[in-house]
Amino acid sequence: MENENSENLKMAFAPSCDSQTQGVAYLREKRLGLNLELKSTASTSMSVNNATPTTTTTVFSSRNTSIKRISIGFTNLSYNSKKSAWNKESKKILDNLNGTFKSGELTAIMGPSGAGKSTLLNIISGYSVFNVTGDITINDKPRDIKTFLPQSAYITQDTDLHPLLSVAEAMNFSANLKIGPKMNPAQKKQRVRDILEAIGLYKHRHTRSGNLSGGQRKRLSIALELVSNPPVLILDEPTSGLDSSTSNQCISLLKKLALEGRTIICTIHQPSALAFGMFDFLYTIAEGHCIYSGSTQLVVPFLSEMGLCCPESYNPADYLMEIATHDYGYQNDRLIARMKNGCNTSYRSKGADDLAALMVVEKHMQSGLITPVQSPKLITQLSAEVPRLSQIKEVSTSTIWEGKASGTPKKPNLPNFDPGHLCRREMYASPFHKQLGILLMRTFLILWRDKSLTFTRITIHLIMALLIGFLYFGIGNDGANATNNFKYIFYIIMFTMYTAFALISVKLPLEFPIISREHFNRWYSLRAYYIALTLADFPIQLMCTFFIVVISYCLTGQPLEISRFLLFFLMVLLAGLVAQSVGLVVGASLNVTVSLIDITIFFLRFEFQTIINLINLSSHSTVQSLDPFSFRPG
Ligand SMILES: Nc1ncnc2c1ncn2[C@@H]1O[C@H](COP(=O)(O)OP(=O)(O)OP(=O)(O)O)[C@@H](O)[C@H]1O
Repeated sequence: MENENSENLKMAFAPSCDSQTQGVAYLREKRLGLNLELKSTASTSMSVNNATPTTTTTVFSSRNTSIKRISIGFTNLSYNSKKSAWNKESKKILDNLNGTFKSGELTAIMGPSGAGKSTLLNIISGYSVFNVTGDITINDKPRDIKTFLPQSAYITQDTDLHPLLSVAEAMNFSANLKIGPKMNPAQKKQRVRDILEAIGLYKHRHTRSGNLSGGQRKRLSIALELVSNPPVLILDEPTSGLDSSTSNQCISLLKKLALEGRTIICTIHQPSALAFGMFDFLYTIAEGHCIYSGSTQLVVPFLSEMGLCCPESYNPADYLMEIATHDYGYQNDRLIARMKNGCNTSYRSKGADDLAALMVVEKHMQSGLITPVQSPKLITQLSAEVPRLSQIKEVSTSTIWEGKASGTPKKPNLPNFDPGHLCRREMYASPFHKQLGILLMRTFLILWRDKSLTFTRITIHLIMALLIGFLYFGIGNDGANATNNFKYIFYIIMFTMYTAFALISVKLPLEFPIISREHFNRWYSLRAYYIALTLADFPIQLMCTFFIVVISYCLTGQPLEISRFLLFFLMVLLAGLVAQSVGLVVGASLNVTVSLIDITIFFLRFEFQTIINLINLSSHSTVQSLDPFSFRPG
């Protein structure tokens, strides 16, 4: 049996690789692929001997999907924030950081609050590009942001989702936008199903996002980005607000994704010892500097070397944070110097550590400490011919890479992944017209579900039509009321503009976190979003305009000529659409509070005049005499 296992391993490592780490990553990928053989009959053709080390069949979609290997490096990375436009004094938030986040590893970025973790993620993901100095590389070549962005997904701390869409609907919209025409609908459906099953949300697929628990929302926000199978996943505090069991589930999911060859980077606060052990690589920041960069397994030995002995009962992550926050005196300078601000790579995991980490995960899964989010267990359901992890460890990777295992090539040479042709993709997976169509459907669906807003909008227009109609009742054919006719038209236009403007400039800032996440992650262009939003709202705007114009036109006794009526209707409708566009600009540039204040000031004159007129509802002549803004020709 042992011979058989060695033989399996030899065969598994037969494809050439150029480093021990890659060999271990390959072993992990191989193992995951083997697990998939058990999960899906569709993948049974994948054999131990035929798999290639450059691509990996994924747990979510075992149907010929490959994951590209992307390692992200950064040297002398600094970030200065300007305090304000007036105050030119700047603050150094990151100071000459160095490091590499490798593919196939689950990386944790830790540090005290305000240390610069989110800032680092923003820079690495390409979200922040200004005031940044230093070099960022992708597979050792300078990062081209346009080619990098389609390969990565950035999941921010706020899990803003459309509350009215169900899990399945949100996933389908994401798949249609992010995958585009490369897959047919059946394949997309299958991929969505694979992901939802793997992430433990399949049985909640009909639940609306607004009704999901915090942990489920986090998982859904990850799943939404996974549909395009990005090789790089960057997450800002994926476990914040989750209980320890859900946090462990979330991290074990990320671990699985990393095992498939992805580069997973996340910031984390106070992980449990169990969760901490699942990370392959730890990058710790304090006051903008790197105080530790290396394997989670080597934190304690590193601290011991520095004369800081972690008590046995202590969680190393907590101990490191206490050191970073000076609980044991000011140690950061020593740690930074030892780590050479991230340049020191001697604490990076060796192959044996990787295997040890895998064994820890397997052990915890078997003992039930980690609940797999996917029903078939990751490690334990292996068939007889597949070597078990406990058997694999018997042949250490160093033995293999040093050529001590017979038949294993000594100087393996893995073809390097060239970022130049990795990402020669379009910025968006779907063409513009498809984006528009999908966004239109999504917006219609949301509007249909949120009927209260539409209903309120129509009701307000009806009430105003009646009020203005009765205020200027029957003045249409009265030559003495020319001024009041002018005012009537003015009020109708102003009211229509006001509602259109207010609605969009308040609604947009509320949706802004969702739009910016989706747009940044290359779901759609802003042009497509704007046109879809305007088109989806058009029928409602048309209906509101129709009601207010028809009712007030009849009540005020305007001439019943079709051309006059149509011209007036068109004028009001166009004024509403223009106001909507201005509202979009205001809403995109300001937050809800400022937008509301702006709207109020902008339309104050109109509101003031309306109140005066309503007080003097009984007499047209009195209205004119009280009105300080009234139009007096001649
Ligand atoms: N645009 C900015 N202008 C001024 N200061 C900024 C800016 N962005 C970040 N900072 C400051 O930089 C520091 C690091 O912020 P960052 O959000 O990266 O911290 P963090 O480590 O993620 O903290 P937390 O764990 O609390 O989220 C903080 O002191 C923050 O106030």
